[in-house]
Amino acid sequence: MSEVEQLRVDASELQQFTESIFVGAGLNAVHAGQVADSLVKSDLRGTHSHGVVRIPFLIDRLFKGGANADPQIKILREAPATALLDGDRALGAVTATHAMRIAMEKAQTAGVGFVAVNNSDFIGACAHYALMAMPKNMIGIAWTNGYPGMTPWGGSVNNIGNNPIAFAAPGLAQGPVVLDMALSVAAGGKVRLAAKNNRRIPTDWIIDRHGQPTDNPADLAAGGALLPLGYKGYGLAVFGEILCGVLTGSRILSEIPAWFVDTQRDIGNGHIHMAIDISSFIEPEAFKHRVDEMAMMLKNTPLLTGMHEILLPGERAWRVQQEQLSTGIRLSASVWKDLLELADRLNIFAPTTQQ
Ligand SMILES: NC(=O)c1ccc[n+]([C@@H]2O[C@H](COP(=O)([O-])OP(=O)(O)OC[C@H]3O[C@@H](n4cnc5c(N)ncnc54)[C@H](O)[C@@H]3O)[C@@H](O)[C@H]2O)c1
Ligand SMILES: O=C(O)C[C@H](O)C(=O)O
Repeated sequence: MSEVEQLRVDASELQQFTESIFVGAGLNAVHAGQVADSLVKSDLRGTHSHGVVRIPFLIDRLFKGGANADPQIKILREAPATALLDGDRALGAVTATHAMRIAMEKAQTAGVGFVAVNNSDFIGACAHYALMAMPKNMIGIAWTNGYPGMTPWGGSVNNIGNNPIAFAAPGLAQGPVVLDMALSVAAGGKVRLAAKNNRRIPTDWIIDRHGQPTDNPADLAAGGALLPLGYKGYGLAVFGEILCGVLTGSRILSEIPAWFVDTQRDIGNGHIHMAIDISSFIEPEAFKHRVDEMAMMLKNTPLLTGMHEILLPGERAWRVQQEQLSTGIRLSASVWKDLLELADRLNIFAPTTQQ
């Protein structure tokens, strides 16, 4: 999407601005900080489909009652290494941050923590929560089910979430190794962002409402469906429903409303968070050196013609993050325009941007 990202905003100013918007919508400062953190860090890592572009939808959900601005998140069941939380319809970044923290606390004593959440909401980019485990020398995992925008393998209409999963493990030279992926070929947010920026998409991303391949991103909202990442992506999405939906007592498949359309309804999806304490298995420094050794072995693979290097999952995002921390976060003019309108409505001062 780089050619349409025309503006740059300082990362910490964008964080403060985003926090103010959510405080303006009724969240307390801690929760507003958690939501802002998840959105701005996504932009910082280059995942613009799950960054501040989502603010207008989330604010709409708070104002129309789909999400709860003042949640009381409760532990429903608990054992030494596990917990089940009632998310009380909080914005997903609030419940997911809370759940990941409890998972890490449990991993500190039990070696592993597995925390599940029901009665929840859209959590955005899963990497954000998996990455919370890095400073603790733990491996982090986050997985959510969601709105069924994808067709099952062999289907012609949408009927299952693209249920993304993220794994993060600490390394040294190239930053943490982070696999954060939708189980569709591309996230729905990328299709919607392409539509917003008047761009075409590859023909293997979606089918239109007649089940035909298309490069027009507007066909998704007009009754189309995301394509699964093969039958294996579909199979993993089924396990996303089982672990994040069935196991947590949450809604599954078409019981989950389209959160960005039906903003007055609660989403009621679920998610799971895992933390694995590395020192329960191996010394953390030895682990990181071994991860680097593994990376080197992969990077030494002879390249296909036309390819420049072998990357580790999350490596490009790490480089983008280092760059954007100094140069500012790139945002498209259309996304920024929406935020300025919202800031105006809420009487919030917006940071200045650079070209
Ligand atoms: N909350 C939700 O309901 C929801 C649903 C779907 C997706 N999402 C989020 O959408 C975001 C985008 O998902 P996506 O599947 O479109 O991501 P993507 O296809 O851009 O990237 C998927 C993974 O592939 C890795 N990767 C990319 N190029 C690589 C290369 N050349 N070598 C090695 N690894 C490489 C990336 O580091 C990333 O970990 C994610 O943050 C995901 O969590 C959220
Ligand atoms: O946006 C959604 O509904 C789900 C997810 O964030 C996606 O991008 O596919």
